[in-house]
Amino acid sequence: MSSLSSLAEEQSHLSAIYGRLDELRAETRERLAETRLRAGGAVEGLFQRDVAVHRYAERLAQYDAVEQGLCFGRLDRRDGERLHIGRIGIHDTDHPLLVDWRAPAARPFYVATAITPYGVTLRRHIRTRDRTVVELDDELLDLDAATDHTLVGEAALLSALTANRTGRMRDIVETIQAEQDRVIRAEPGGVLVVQGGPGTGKTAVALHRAAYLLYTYREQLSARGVLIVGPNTTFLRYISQVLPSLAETGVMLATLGDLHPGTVARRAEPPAVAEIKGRAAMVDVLAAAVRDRQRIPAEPLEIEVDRHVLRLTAEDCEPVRRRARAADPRHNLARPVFVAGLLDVLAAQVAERIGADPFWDDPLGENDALSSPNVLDETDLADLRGDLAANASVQAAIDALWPVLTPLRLLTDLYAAAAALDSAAPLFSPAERELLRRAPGGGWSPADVPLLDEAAELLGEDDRATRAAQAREQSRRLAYAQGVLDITAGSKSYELEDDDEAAIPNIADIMEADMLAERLDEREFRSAADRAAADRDWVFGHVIVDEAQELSPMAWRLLMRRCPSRSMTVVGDLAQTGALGAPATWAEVLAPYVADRWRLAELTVSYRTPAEIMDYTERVLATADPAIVPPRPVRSSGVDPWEATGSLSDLVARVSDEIGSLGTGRLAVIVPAGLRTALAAALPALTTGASPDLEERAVLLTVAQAKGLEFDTVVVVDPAEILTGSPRGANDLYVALTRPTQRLGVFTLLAA
Ligand SMILES: Nc1ncnc2c1ncn2[C@@H]1O[C@H](COP(=O)(O)OP(=O)(O)OP(=O)(O)O)[C@@H](O)[C@H]1O
Repeated sequence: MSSLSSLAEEQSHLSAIYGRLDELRAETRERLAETRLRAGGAVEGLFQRDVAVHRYAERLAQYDAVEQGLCFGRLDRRDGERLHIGRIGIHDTDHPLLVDWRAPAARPFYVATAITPYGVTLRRHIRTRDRTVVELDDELLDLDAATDHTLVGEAALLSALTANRTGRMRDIVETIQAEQDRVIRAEPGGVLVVQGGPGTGKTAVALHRAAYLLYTYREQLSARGVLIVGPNTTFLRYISQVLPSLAETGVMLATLGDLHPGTVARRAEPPAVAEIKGRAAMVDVLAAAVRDRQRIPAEPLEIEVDRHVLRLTAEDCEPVRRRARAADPRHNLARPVFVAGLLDVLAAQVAERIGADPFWDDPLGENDALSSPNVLDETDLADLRGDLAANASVQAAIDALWPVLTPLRLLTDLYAAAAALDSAAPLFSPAERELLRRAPGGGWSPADVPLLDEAAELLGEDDRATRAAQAREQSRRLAYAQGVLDITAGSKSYELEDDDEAAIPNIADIMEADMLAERLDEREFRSAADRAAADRDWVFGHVIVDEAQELSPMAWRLLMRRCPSRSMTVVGDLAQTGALGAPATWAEVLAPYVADRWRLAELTVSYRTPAEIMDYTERVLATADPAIVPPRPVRSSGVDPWEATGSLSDLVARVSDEIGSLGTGRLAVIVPAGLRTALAAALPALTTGASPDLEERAVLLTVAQAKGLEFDTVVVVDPAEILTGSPRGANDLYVALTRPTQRLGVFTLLAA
């Protein structure tokens, strides 16, 4: 119970914090308006103005983002100091009003116990609504009051866990638990695997870790950005509010299908096809497909040039191809070597015809020793090669033997022809090769993306023209920057009177021309995340992979290329994978990239699912797969799951009863993939589709779509079909049964 005096005391402090937030907002808004109005005659002025405008606008957005629940805790220290903990740090003129939850000083709020109090005597959870304190929850951290409770801020936690769902994940910054805090604040170096059962907070922890890393290692990470990979767009939308509510924007959220810039991978395909595409053996298949495009003519290839026929034989081409392959393993980068070699061969044939010296070995001729078999010199030959290179028939012949390839073209051609697949994938069975076959067009699937990326590596890009253009652009920018510095050498600095940023000095004081040129390059002020999204070669500062158990070996190769530093957080649950060919252990996944140099953290408590549902799940799965051991639930709801069997109309009635008693919460009906269309017709009140809007009250999902999500009430249809419908049916059923936060119903449909 919160005493009135404590409430009043906290209210007064809270009002002071919000008062300061309002001041900061007003100051920032004013400066933003002022800066926007600044004419900035010289280019330097414009540049500085743009930088300042961007920074102020970003800060304003951050202040708005933390308006709700700004302050949520207090720590009283043994030394008499009192700290308030909140979403961001806020200072008064001389002392901190609010400490950022990520600061080291805030850590005891999440991990202090009576036994290890970290110098703290009292931890207070402060519940607020808008700007009013509504409830306090105190924990005395002294040994006399010690209980065996391991939960931190139990009342606040339980209230968060039983609140109705909204279709959007919320942050857990007010109630992070100690085992989660350890993961969130772990060092960023190396690969950290976070393994935990359903509802243990893996996704929540992954998102808070991103916010923590960006706060603590901002220098290193803001330039390169943090990538979070999730399983599908519905899931990304579900988690999309969490980081903005923590005032963090430097993170790129993406599915695997988004990671090949320029390619939209939304095509659906059967799991068996995706499984083949995900195999590590596809590396060899693609390499073979590339080599198959470096051809030698089986019969002499005739090329008509100026009404004369030139001939390319296998013997001519073989050494040229060998030299090109040795020059560069990447197809497009080796091509110039192949082209040059072929032009030599053809030029020699032309020279033979037009330049032969009829007298060179005439025994009666003079100066035989100085004569040569051909009267053409090196310059003539170079001209000849130039003419041949410009000739359309020669170009067509070169393209037939060694075409310029893009990843899209390579893959399209490979899938399109049975012969191409037979040759490139001899170790796959005919049935497997047939599964890969498809006609050109129709778009790309997520499983194609790692293959396109791999192909891009194998092909390389002959970017000499682009690089020359870039060099020209860079010198133009340098000249421009030098001009800026010359103009401003005499101009004086002006101050922005920003408390934490002092003044922006005269640009010439702090920058060389090349540095300024680089900055000007980023005039759009795109964040690292935005720039990364457009660049296939982008290397991230840290990569977080959620639902990592679903990724194929080919997908891992792609992600590792995006993160050569191997600063990664890998989050998942091997027991929840529905993917065919999924790994049995994390060691199996990671060994090719980091051997055994990775760390494991385990989350053991389920926050989502109440004890009644966990017990039911354990009983159902005990026979199907005894290896699955659900995590320990943190609470019970007093409501047992229900089971029913009946007709389609019985199911419709049951679902509408559940919707009726839902209140403001959310409901999902989870069905075997084969039943979705039929049930969508029978249950028109439910939202469904490839990427359904989870903010709707009731949705219809397949198990694959439900992965990572949660709802107040869940009705699972035809569990037996889910169990037997796929090789990993037990895992699928485990996922389905562990989605609810309150109520579970399990309905078996009788055949019509
Ligand atoms: N410390 C916490 N305080 C409040 N809520 C929490 C806490 N930890 C987890 N939760 C809540 O528990 C639910 C499950 O969390 P989350 O989705 O991150 O689990 P998960 O391990 O990723 O589950 P799954 O394996 O099923 O995807 C979410 O609603 C999350 O907000």
